[in-house]
Amino acid sequence: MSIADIRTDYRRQSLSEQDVAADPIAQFTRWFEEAVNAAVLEPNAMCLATATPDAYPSARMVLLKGFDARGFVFYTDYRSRKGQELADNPHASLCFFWAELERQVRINGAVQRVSRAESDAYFQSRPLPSRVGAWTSHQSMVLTDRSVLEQQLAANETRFASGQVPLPEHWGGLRIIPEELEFWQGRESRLHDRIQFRREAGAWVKRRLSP
Ligand SMILES: Cc1cc2nc3c(=O)[nH]c(=O)nc-3n(C[C@H](O)[C@H](O)[C@H](O)COP(=O)(O)O)c2cc1C
Repeated sequence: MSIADIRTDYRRQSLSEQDVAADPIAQFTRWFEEAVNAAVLEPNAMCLATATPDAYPSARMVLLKGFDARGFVFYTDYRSRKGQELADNPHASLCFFWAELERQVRINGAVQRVSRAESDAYFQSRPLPSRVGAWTSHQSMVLTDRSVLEQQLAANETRFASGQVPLPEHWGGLRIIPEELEFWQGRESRLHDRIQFRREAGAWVKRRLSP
């Protein structure tokens, strides 16, 4: 079969202006719960797009670890490529695809570091190997060989044998403060439903976009 012949017709549901909540965070909460209940694989996996100040983009998957009216939080190594790009150009785009529900959510906004207290609370909730891993990997740096990583891991396992692992200076959360959110529901004949929220003069304005 040719790639060009792979296509799915979306017919499960629809999304009207009346269906969506007045507040996009309430709407995201509703859809996220539905994704969890539908046993979507890694429902909190999202594609994060960043860009350099001269607009060269890059994208990768990260895991959503919390959201509320303030925004959408993920954790990473601040020294990584994404961390550097967000330090230099603090704007990002997130994209979720929940295939089982034929839904996509896009979120754009400015990015801020979360507080150290918030990062520490999350870091300390992680399993020990993940906490040790955050000290072991200098994310996005070139490695000459995997054995270098394994040697650093062995050294850190000894160093943190007590199980007490402090939050590394270089590691923590980033929050995307939404300015624009779009809820996409696949429909038949590619005539999908798209409801977009934009923050305008401090209020959320809702509108339908053409598929
Ligand atoms: C499903 C999935 C979830 C991931 N979650 C994270 C995450 O929460 N934080 C993170 O730093 N990297 C995560 N990664 C790894 C990133 O995709 C990426 O490889 C890494 O962060 C380095 O990206 P960068 O060089 O652009 O900074 C995840 C990868 C996958 C496939």
